[in-house]
Amino acid sequence: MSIVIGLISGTSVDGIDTALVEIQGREVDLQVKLLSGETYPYLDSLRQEILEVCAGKALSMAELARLDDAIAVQFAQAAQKIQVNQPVAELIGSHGQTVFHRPPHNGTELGYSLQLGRGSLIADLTVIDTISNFRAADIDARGHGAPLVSKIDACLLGHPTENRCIQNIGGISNVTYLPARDTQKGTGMKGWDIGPGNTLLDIAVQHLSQGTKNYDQNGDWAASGKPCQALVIQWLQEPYFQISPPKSTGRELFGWDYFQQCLTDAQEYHLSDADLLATLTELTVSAIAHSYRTFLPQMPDSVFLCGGGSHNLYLKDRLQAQLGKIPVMTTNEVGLNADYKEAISFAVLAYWRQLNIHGNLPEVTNARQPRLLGEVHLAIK
Ligand SMILES: Nc1ncnc2c1ncn2[C@@H]1O[C@H](COP(=O)(O)OP(=O)(O)OP(=O)(O)O)[C@@H](O)[C@H]1O
Ligand SMILES: CC(=O)N[C@H]1[C@@H]2OC[C@@H](O2)[C@@H](O)[C@@H]1O[C@H](C)C(=O)O
Repeated sequence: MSIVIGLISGTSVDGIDTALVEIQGREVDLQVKLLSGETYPYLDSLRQEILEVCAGKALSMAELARLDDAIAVQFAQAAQKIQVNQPVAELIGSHGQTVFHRPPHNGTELGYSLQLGRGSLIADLTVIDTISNFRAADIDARGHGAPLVSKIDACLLGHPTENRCIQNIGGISNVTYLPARDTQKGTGMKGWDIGPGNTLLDIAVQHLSQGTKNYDQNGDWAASGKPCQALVIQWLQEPYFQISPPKSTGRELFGWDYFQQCLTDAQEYHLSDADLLATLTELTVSAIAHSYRTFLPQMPDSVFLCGGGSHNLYLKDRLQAQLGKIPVMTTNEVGLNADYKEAISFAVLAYWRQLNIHGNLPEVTNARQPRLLGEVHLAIK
């Protein structure tokens, strides 16, 4: 049994999701118990700087190093805070902050994915061995380096007789498809990035509220509008939605420029702000439903949501409406905290690294081989 901290700030750049986890077992017998979970928001100035860099702002090498360390300091503080009045952790798994992601191209060009918040500084500040940079080894093996949570989903949430989709709605939405274990004998698993999640909705809310709101709480604003189906049909033509998995994406595609194009396309329909938000929410759920219908061997028996988007009640209702009789729940209902699942996953990936267990699933990332994920940074004790 190990006590491990998992840390991640995702593509929404809203804060550092932090999980203190008790872990035991290996793969099919893996067990995790969340002892404590918190999201520690970034300082506003740091968040702004990260968003600007994600949007393409140029930095000198010295500025890049300073930003890398500023993020690592916040991650280290998150790791320290989560241990207050809790058991002491022996290991940290830190995803860091993605600031750039370029998928591999045509099987020839290696992918490139950059996460800031260097593990060496987290180890030094916390005096806890830290594993970071998890995506690199999968990319070395010609994979996308994402999504990485799928193997943890398979170990923790697979079911003997039910085909399940584990649907994350983070900044970007991604799915793990888990065919029933008994009938599929462990084959047929899939996972990929579907497309826009909260990033697109958050950008829209910030724009429409003139910066007074960061997100659409519970989806209330969108719920007061009506989706424009003609625009949704037009937007679903986006080439990324037609590409067969394995595939990955990020803010580079579904970020600020994409939103500007949506605004331009919407002009001729004279939508209210609420209608525009409802339409972007409809695109988010339609991309999910379209992806299931197009790329899964069969529709799932049930869908379990996780990530911040699982709190968006309007989005959840619209997804339920699009999926008809397939029940849409959250992973809370099967014992895995929907808010901290990604942070828990990076704790597990660090734990697996120590046990020499491969962390990637080649059928999901398209890597040529399973790999040990993560760079080990030993603390000076
Ligand atoms: N009550 C709520 N109602 C609506 N949306 C919410 C609510 N709570 C959180 N969110 C949304 O969830 C987002 C954060 O989600 P999450 O933490 O899963 O993102 P992330 O960690 O960046 O994800 P990923 O790594 O998967 O891209 C917020 O930016 C917000 O848009
Ligand atoms: C490059 C990158 O940071 N990708 C994230 C992003 O956020 C959601 C989706 O896109 C997923 O592919 C991935 O994160 C999760 C934690 C993963 O690797 O499974």
